[in-house]
Amino acid sequence: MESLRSGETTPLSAGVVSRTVRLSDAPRPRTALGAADPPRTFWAAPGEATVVGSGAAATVRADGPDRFRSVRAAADELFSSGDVHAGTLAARPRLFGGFSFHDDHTGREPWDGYPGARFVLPRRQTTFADDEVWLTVNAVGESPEEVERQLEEARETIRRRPTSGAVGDPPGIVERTETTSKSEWCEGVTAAIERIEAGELRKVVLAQALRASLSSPLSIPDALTRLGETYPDCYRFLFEPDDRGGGFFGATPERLVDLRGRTVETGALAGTTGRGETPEEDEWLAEELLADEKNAHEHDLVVGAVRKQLEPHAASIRTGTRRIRRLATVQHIETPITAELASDEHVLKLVEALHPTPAVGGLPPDRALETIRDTEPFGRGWYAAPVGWFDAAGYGSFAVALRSAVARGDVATLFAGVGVVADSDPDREWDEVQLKYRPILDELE
Ligand SMILES: C=C(O[C@H]1C=CC=C(C(=O)O)[C@@H]1O)C(=O)O
Repeated sequence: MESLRSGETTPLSAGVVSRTVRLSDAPRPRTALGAADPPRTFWAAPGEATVVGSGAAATVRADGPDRFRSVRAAADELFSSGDVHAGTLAARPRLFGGFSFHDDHTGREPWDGYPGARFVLPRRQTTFADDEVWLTVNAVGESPEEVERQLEEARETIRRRPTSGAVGDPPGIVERTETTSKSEWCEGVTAAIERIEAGELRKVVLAQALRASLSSPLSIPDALTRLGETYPDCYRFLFEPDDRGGGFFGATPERLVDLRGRTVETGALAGTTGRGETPEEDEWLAEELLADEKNAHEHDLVVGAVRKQLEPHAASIRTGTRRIRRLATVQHIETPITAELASDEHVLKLVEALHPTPAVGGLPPDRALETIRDTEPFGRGWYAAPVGWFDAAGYGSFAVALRSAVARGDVATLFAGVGVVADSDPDREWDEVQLKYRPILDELE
């Protein structure tokens, strides 16, 4: 048997068996996702192939502080041998999933069904890359003939499937419940500022959750389609728990890390303002954001921490020019950071080193995490944690799961947070949280 890392084919039945065909009568991602079996997977990222996963040929789960290493060990075993005809690099076997924010994540409501880490090798996968669409069937320990038969069957099903109709309207919200009242929020932010002034902390990111009861169940394929139109430069994702329906989805602007060969792409995204009514007002707000000392400090702490976390692994690190990242609802300060690794590394090593960046945790990390646990009355679950994919070579792409919600039936729980530094004003930070709910709220109401 041959290692999957070679990317080539072996004739023997091995661990992972994967067969791919190019589709001529190609479905759209929304149609493929609507027809997919649970657990469904969706991944669309700037400059990457869009992938829709249906079911699981293999699932890797882990919990606790060692979850990054445990996932890697299980994946190494899964990928140690294989019989793969991928047809195109984009359709090679990949594991898609994510991690919990906290090491001691418990999976309490609404996170039941989400362990500390969970990655899926989709059973059937539709890959949209470079104007072509590929259908893959993955299996573990099955004969290549059986997998080829299933691929033919899946292709026939797609050929006969009607295309889905127009994207539906958002379901509407009948009731909202905030986990944190405005006065509790102001108390929490004020207490955090006192810890910063006492020299115990430099920055902490505090978040809120919003439970929305919907007038009908949310169509996540429709929501992701609309998010793709409004936030084309964001990472859009969906990860479902096994057999429970619903899912964790979102459209996040924040890349955690991308690794190809020894080249690492990451960055800092922190510091926020709103959008203007006119292009002139947008420009004015952007300039004010870049010139604002509080936001510059909040951002600098992230740039410094990301560089420091990369240093032990890197032969060189380059910090790009600070710029404005303009999204439909907010504007952020963004600094791209690239690095060349000193030796080959698995992307999960970098994910573990970088998570949580001070854009979602704080500084120093331990005290920030303690402050988050003491202050937030809800479980972060997978919010603000790494989500993405990796392959047999250890390359991969991960985003930070912001602008996101867990939806199940007619209930969705949204999450949003803000960086708190010494000059923060609790009222303004409250308003910023409301702005960061907007991308998902717009899909619901
Ligand atoms: C924590 C969130 O945003 C982070 C990313 C960009 C800007 C941020 C800020 O300006 O506070 C946050 O650090 C969120 O959207 O829930």
